[in-house]
Amino acid sequence: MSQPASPAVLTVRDLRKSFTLHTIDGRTVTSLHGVDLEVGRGEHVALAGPSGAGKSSFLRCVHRSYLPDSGSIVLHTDDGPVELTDLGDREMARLRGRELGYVSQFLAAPPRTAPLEVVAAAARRRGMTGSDARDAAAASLQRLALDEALWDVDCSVLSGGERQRVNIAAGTVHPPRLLLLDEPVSALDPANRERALDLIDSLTASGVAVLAVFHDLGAMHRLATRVVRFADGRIAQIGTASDVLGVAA
Ligand SMILES: Nc1ncnc2c1ncn2[C@@H]1O[C@H](COP(=O)(O)OP(=O)(O)OP(=O)(O)O)[C@@H](O)[C@H]1O
Repeated sequence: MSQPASPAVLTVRDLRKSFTLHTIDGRTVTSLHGVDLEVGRGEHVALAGPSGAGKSSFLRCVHRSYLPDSGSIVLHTDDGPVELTDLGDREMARLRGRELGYVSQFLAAPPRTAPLEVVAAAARRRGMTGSDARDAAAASLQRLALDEALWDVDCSVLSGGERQRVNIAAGTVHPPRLLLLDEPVSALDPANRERALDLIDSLTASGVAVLAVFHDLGAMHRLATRVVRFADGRIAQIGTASDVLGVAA
């Protein structure tokens, strides 16, 4: 259970990350103390553990929004393995657009951009063109039940739950090889949460590798093929959802 059963999409070795707090006498906080993890094709690996355990730091290092101190992060692409820690910023941005979906709790849309355009732009970064990208974006927003009347309004007028659905649509349109999820459904009502979890589940079934943080135990029980429990910046346990989280209520 500590290794994926399918070919690796992501291999992380001895990942270390610390922060220097310049405003507090240069104190150092270490969030990852040498983490090893492999995620396979069609696997949904859920990261569990208490607040401050290092889950988001791990996701952000894989996305390279945090630069790790040391260690190796390899994405296995069709063109062979790519060491993400060695990539220049431009190559990383290109690879991120094509191969990595990242959905956080918050939508980061450029000013005066509409939902359909945000999602179509994500589809274009993944290689779709013209009307195909727009059609895929429309299908994604429809699947997440975002009211069509909102597709061309400025994202800044959307509610928290509407923004999260745009974010999920952008992260999953023309699905990437690896999908990183950091609390993606925290603002959704039950019906929309179900739709989003169904979508994520269907992506795993189609071969997308998913690495996710959900504080919601129900989502982990439903979606995770493996659960990795972090504690104090280290992996403390790896197993099925029932092994690691206990039996679902
Ligand atoms: N940008 C940052 N600057 C300084 N310290 C940080 C930063 N990001 C994370 N940390 C610290 O690293 C440690 C791990 O944080 P991280 O956000 O990875 O935990 P987490 O398990 O995702 O927690 P939560 O469940 O509350 O989101 C914490 O002590 C946190 O304060």
